[in-house]
Amino acid sequence: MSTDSTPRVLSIQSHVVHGYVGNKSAVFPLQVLGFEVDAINTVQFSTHTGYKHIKGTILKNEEMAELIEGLALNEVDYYTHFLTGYSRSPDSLKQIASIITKLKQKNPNLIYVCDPVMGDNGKMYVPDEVLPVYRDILVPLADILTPNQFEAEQITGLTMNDLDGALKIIDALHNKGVKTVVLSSTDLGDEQNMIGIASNKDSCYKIVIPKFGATFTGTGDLFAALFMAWSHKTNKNLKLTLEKTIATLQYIVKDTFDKARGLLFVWLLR
Ligand SMILES: Nc1ncnc2c1ncn2[C@@H]1O[C@H](COP(=O)(O)OP(=O)(O)O)[C@@H](O)[C@H]1O
Ligand SMILES: Cc1ncc(COP(=O)(O)O)c(CN)c1O
Repeated sequence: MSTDSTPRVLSIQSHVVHGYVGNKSAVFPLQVLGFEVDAINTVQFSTHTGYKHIKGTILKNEEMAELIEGLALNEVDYYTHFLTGYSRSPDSLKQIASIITKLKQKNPNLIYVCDPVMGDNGKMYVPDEVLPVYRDILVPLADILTPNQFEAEQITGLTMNDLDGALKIIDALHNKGVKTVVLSSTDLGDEQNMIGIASNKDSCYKIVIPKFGATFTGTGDLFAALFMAWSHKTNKNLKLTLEKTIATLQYIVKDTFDKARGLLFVWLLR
């Protein structure tokens, strides 16, 4: 068992060769913020699934079991945090539930951060069969849940047309047993802004996020990782955690946006 105070996370998410989603989005920022990160890749794809050609491999349940067994046999499976994201298979999500049980035996105070990665803007980008596994098995185990609007609506079966609707969805997720619910982005703002909301049993905060005129992939994965890290670093101060998470994200998103604009400008000059 570890005795130092370094936060240690097991992160089970996707890996892509090109670009930044899943573990490629989460691991480095977590390391910069002081976490020791162990990563298991649910898939290894060339690119994220928004590309025309999806090539690569999906981790099989036996392979995941073997990796977990190796960690246990070598007694390096003490974690303060457990973070899960993109996974395509309902079976592997069920397996994640049993991994939580094992990790909690090693550390009963383990914090489980569940990013129920399923889709965005009205569309699923994983098979529909993962929804009931999140809804009925993983969500009730989550200490922190970080859905976007679409995912929160799918899990609860409710629609979010206004702030009141968002609060009803948040309550429904708390009623499933989730301690902290964070809506990473909602359409409740206007043309210029999106709205994020974080809630625990004591308080609920809303944050206005200025929108850049582009679509980003991997920001949801980054959001979940940053929220977990800032929650730890601020001693679970919900307001500060939300502010710090968005400030860090805005810095990265703005930089990416400016670079893309810069590239377009250079291209136009040629
Ligand atoms: N177009 C955008 N402009 C500014 N920030 C964005 C934009 N898209 C995403 N973000 C940032 O990324 C965070 C997560 O985005 P979200 O769309 O919820 O993730 P995903 O849908 O990929 O799960 C938002 O809270 C916001 O801070
Ligand atoms: C392989 C993979 N991993 C993760 C994601 C999740 O990305 P986001 O953070 O934008 O939700 C995607 C999005 N299609 C993906 O294709």
